[in-house]
Amino acid sequence: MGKLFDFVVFPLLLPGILLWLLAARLLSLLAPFLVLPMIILGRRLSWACPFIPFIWKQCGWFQGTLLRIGFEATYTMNVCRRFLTLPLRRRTPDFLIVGFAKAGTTSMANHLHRHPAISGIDGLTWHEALSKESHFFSGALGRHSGASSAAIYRSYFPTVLQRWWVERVKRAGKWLCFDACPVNACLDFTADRLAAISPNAKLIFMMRDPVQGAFSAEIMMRNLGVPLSWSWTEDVAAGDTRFAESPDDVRFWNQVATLPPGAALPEDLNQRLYFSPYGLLRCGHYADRIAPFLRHFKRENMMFIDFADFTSNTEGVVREVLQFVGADPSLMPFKALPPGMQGERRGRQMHPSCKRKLQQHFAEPNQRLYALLGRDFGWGSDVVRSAYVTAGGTAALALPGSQKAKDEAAGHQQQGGKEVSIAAVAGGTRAVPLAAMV
Ligand SMILES: Nc1ncnc2c1ncn2[C@@H]1O[C@H](COP(=O)(O)OS(=O)(=O)O)[C@@H](OP(=O)(O)O)[C@H]1O
Repeated sequence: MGKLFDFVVFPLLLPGILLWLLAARLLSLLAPFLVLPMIILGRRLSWACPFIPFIWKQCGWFQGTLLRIGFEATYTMNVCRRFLTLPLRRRTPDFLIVGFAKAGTTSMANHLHRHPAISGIDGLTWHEALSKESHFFSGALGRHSGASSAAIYRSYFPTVLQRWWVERVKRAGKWLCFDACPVNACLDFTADRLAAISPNAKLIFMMRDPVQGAFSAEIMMRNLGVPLSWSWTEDVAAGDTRFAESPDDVRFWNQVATLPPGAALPEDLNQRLYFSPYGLLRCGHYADRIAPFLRHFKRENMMFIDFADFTSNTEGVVREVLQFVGADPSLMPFKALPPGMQGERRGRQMHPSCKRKLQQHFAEPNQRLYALLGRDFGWGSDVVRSAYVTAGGTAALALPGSQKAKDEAAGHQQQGGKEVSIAAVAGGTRAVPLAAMV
């Protein structure tokens, strides 16, 4: 915007804009009393985030009803106010944290929100997720809502008043807004739709060892009261359906990947995404999930962050992100924050056999990620696919492909050892009891 506009025209328009915003705020307060908007919007939000109804349930009818009314009333007011002021909302996000769930995206968003030039989703905040994640592409405004309309996406972000305030009053540099909805990267059609709306947006991918991510996702669902029919805490059984990829799954997700812009989202999209083990596992195939974005966005507009780097050097990584998105890092004094969305384990642990199976499952997709990004995240480095077991029941493990492994294999074979499928706990050679193997 030109200086003339900002210093002359905008101040002249300011009283009208303030009145408009005030009127919209007051009108939106009435929206929940109309009940119907609340029912329509509440149902749509629960469709996009199908775990929400379980949260009410586990709170009991009284507390659950209050919680539900509070959450849905806040959401309804936000949506109504956004639409009443849509012409004042000119911005789609400058950058997005598009993935991946359970990889520290909430913590990262909380740090970025502290920067004076950066805004998240606009509206009253009942829960931190309301200012972090739009769920626009996953259908929070309905699966027929045309989750590919730039105008509707703009409604989520603050108005021209915020831009003027940040740039001309606070003088905090260029105003930036962002969406941190980490399911976007798991929905392959998002890349195409987002590119049509914001082709120059910067994209941040936070990535965590997918084994840990999968367990964290289960813990979140269970703590929210979702009665999952499977668990990573259970032993691996023969013909284990948790790891099965059915032809129906493949057909469904292929269809999702090629969903034309504007097409309605499949009825069972979010159920499959959040509740099915296959939906979770495929989200952890990071290379495959990143590929559609690489087709639509420039590589230099994409940043990849390892969760381990983020947690061990939070300040450094946040500053790198600020630099990457074009915000001045010196304007944000760093403050340590509690981890966002931390999942209480309550004594639950991944079953060792299941953990090994998950490590094996992700070993190949991880290697493809390393090749794609030219960077070894080291997540599967402790996984070997086979070991030579002595008659005494111990296995000498070595990193696959090493000379040591070859020598040991030859030695064990000579002694009558046999090859078994196994994931080891560490690199190098270590004896592991046979009972601990899969
Ligand atoms: N600073 C720091 N240190 C250690 N761990 C951290 C940190 N920030 C986030 N976390 C962990 O990240 C997990 C939540 O990730 P997300 O915010 O992306 O979750 S969500 O997808 O938005 O639900 C969640 O992991 P689990 O506790 O294993 O479930 C958080 O504890």
